[in-house]
Amino acid sequence: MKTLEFDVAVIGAGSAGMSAYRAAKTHGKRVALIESGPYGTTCARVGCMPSKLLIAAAEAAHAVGEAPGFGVHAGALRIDGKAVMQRVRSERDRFVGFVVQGIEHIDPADRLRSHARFLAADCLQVGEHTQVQAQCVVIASGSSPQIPPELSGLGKQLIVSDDVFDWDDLPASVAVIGTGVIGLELGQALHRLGVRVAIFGRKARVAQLSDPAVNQTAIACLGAELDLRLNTTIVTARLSGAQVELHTRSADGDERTEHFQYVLAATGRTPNVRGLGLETTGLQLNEQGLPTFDPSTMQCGDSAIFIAGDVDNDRPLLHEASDEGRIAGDNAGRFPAVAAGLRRVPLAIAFTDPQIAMIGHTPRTLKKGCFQSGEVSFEDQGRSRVMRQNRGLLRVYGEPGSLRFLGAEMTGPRAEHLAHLLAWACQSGMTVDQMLDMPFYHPVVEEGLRTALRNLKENLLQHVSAIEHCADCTPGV
Ligand SMILES: Cc1cc2nc3c(=O)[nH]c(=O)nc-3n(C[C@H](O)[C@H](O)[C@H](O)COP(=O)(O)OP(=O)(O)OC[C@H]3O[C@@H](n4cnc5c(N)ncnc54)[C@H](O)[C@@H]3O)c2cc1C
Ligand SMILES: NC(=O)c1ccc[n+]([C@@H]2O[C@H](COP(=O)([O-])OP(=O)(O)OC[C@H]3O[C@@H](n4cnc5c(N)ncnc54)[C@H](O)[C@@H]3O)[C@@H](O)[C@H]2O)c1
Repeated sequence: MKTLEFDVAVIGAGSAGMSAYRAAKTHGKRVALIESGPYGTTCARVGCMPSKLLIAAAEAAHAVGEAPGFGVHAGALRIDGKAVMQRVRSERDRFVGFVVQGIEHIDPADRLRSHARFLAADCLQVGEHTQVQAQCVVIASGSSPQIPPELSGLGKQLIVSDDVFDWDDLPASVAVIGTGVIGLELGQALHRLGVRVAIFGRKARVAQLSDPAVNQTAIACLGAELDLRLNTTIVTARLSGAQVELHTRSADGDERTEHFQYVLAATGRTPNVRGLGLETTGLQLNEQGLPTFDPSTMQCGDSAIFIAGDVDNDRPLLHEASDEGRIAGDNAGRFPAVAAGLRRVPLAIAFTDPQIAMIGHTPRTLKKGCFQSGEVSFEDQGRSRVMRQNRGLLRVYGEPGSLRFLGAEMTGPRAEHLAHLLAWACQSGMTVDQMLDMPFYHPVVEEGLRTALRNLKENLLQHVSAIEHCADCTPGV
């Protein structure tokens, strides 16, 4: 057995782990970056980038279908599935290549290629033949798709999002299970690329929206295009030749048996803590086996162990993984002088059409009675109508008394850009008045935001005496 000594060991060379490695290195420390799988990160290999590449192809196909609405006729639509998947894979490989190049610039002595597990809080078994002693450890082991038991036994016809990006052609049909972001993004993209898609949700909620009105609007918009089966459970799923026979039951008792080429489990992701030996660390673990941690320092209890990225199950998004990795790595490098790092206002965007976004505090985190809302429907919004994208709803939330802007949920055109504006306003602590003092060009979708803010202001002023200040509504972490 070989024993190596480091100041900091980072488990996982994904976005969080690489960020942690770089931050710890700035303190002049000896840092190990341990990776058991292929280099390239989930984001570039099987996450953000290939999914957006598939969506880009789907948008191109959709634009052809929409063109006649403008009096423009492009002829019959033909989708070359092999060419679509070829571009997805080759552009994906290009993105992965840049990440791998970055890894190759790291000192080979710092890079260990094997599975890591704790033997004690300061000792890792790495593969069969190496032990790593480290004063501090950063856990950045990511997450994996979770498969519900009712879908087991489907062999190769059961797929997860990773599998989609290795296809060399588009399939005939896919049943998507789950109406979270992955199910909706991939389900809509495949549908637009000519695949027969049905999307099944146990509840009547999409993309984790918490505002009932925005959720209903998103369901109406997506349901107008997609075969969206909400409040539906999978009774049985079994192989039938090269197909899957899916037996489903809706809340009103409607039972259906259908056949699909693939079943895509988009039913959430589980933190990669199995086999990590966390029980040997003395850390306090929650019911999911995850260590409790401080999101401002990423420190687990008062230990020398830090956690970052999807594995902590807090905000499983790329920019959060990078931020958390940087904070964790910085604190591991400066340990024991641990300090709070910058956490940004929460921001999540689903790249569906219409897009869906959540910014800052939403009804999920706001106390009833502690906030007022304002809204705009995009149905009659000028620029949205010009573009034939006049679908959706934006709801903004503010604090009575202070008139502080707290957050928003929306589905609608250009949501990714509106969401950034709103997140920046929220993080700057702006009031609704200050936001309304900002320039609004004409004709732009942002004029819809102005309408929502004016509506919010009216509602806040009507309820000015209701509440002076609510401490629980502080935006940010
Ligand atoms: C289909 C899909 C689309 C997405 N789209 C977006 C998007 O548009 N925008 C966005 O913000 N986010 C998106 N995400 C989420 C984003 O990809 C993740 O939040 C981010 O990649 C997480 O980074 P990470 O470093 O925590 O994990 P990872 O990049 O998965 O890194 C973890 C690494 O740890 C390694 N590892 C695990 N266990 C061990 C061990 N015991 N020893 C050694 N190594 C180990 C793994 O092999 C892996 O390389 C998407 C995710 C998916 C799946
Ligand atoms: N655009 C983006 O930023 C983006 C894109 C893709 C993924 N992601 C990240 O990846 C994470 C994982 O995405 P996800 O969509 O897999 O997870 P999710 O948690 O967002 O959604 C999972 C869905 O599956 C449903 N579900 C769970 N078990 C089920 C079962 N047995 N039967 C039917 N439905 C079931 C849940 O009710 C939920 O609707 C997201 O939380 C997000 O942070 C982000």
